[in-house]
Amino acid sequence: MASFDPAALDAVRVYALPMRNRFRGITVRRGVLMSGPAGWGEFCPFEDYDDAGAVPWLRAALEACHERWPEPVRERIPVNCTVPAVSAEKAQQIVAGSGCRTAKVKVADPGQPAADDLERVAAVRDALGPDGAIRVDANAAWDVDTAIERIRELDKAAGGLEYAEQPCPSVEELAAVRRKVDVRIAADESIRRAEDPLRVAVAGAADVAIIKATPLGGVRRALQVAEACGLPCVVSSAVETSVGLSAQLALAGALPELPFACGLGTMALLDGDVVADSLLPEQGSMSVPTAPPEPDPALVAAATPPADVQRWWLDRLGRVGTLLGA
Ligand SMILES: O=C(O)CCC(=O)c1ccccc1C(=O)O
Ligand SMILES: [Mg+2]
Repeated sequence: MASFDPAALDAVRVYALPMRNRFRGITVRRGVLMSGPAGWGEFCPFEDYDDAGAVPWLRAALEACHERWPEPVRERIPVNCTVPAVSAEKAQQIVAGSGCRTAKVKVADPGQPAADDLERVAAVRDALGPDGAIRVDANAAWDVDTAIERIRELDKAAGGLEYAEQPCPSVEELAAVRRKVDVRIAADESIRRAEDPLRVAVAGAADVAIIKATPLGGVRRALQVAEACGLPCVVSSAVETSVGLSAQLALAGALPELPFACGLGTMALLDGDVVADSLLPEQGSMSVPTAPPEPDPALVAAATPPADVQRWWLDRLGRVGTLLGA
């Protein structure tokens, strides 16, 4: 896919769906669905990404439109439930209702006291029982000393953590934290460009790599990234609709090794979908699709935002498409 030709697409539809809880500062998820000869793809870079940063997201969408996914090596993907920075009570409900044996808990939300995080993970342990796995995600909020202190406290409150995801912003900081705590460190935001994971591995910054097909330029590119970094990988969503999520499941299905549950049970975070048969976990796992699902025209119509929002996304798609060809 050397360049972007909108005329080669059969349809282009802008969508907007509310989030059930604020997540990554976002209350409405928006993007563009597009269909080509191989099926439907989704272009949904977060609104704080610039045009250059959105190029891999377009590559991922176009891969789904024009190419079949690689052969999977497994049929089902164990997934975690995702617990936003909600109250302990709500966290317990989310976990208990999810059917998942692994929970990922958001911590270090701006403006929330550390004690809330401890209560939240303790409530999640309560709901999971002793044999479930708990991971936390700080989204790069801490400095090294704070991370060391908080990870130790959270590990205790959770009765053991599987890993701590992106405790600090930089690779150097991750490496420093990793030398000081007994909990595994996972890199997420540190892996956004194809060359990043190698840096993470070389720096000794992480035990686990979080990889995402959507920001890494598609299923094939993400597979190359996984191979290059040589770390155990967890596939995690960017909170796409079921269309974009299907590519993430294809990636999880094709990875040679998959030692941990993936962060793909994220349709529960969105209020609505664009396909009738949403990709949801059943008893803690999800099936690997062979092709992207077809959007349902009535659901797409219901999710269509006002004309000015559509215009903004189509303009963005056009600009990013120009960069792709450059
Ligand atoms: O991994 C999961 O459980 C869900 C996905 C998730 O947390 C996420 C979704 C969108 C953007 C960032 C993140 C993140 O891992 O920080
Ligand atoms: Mg993360």
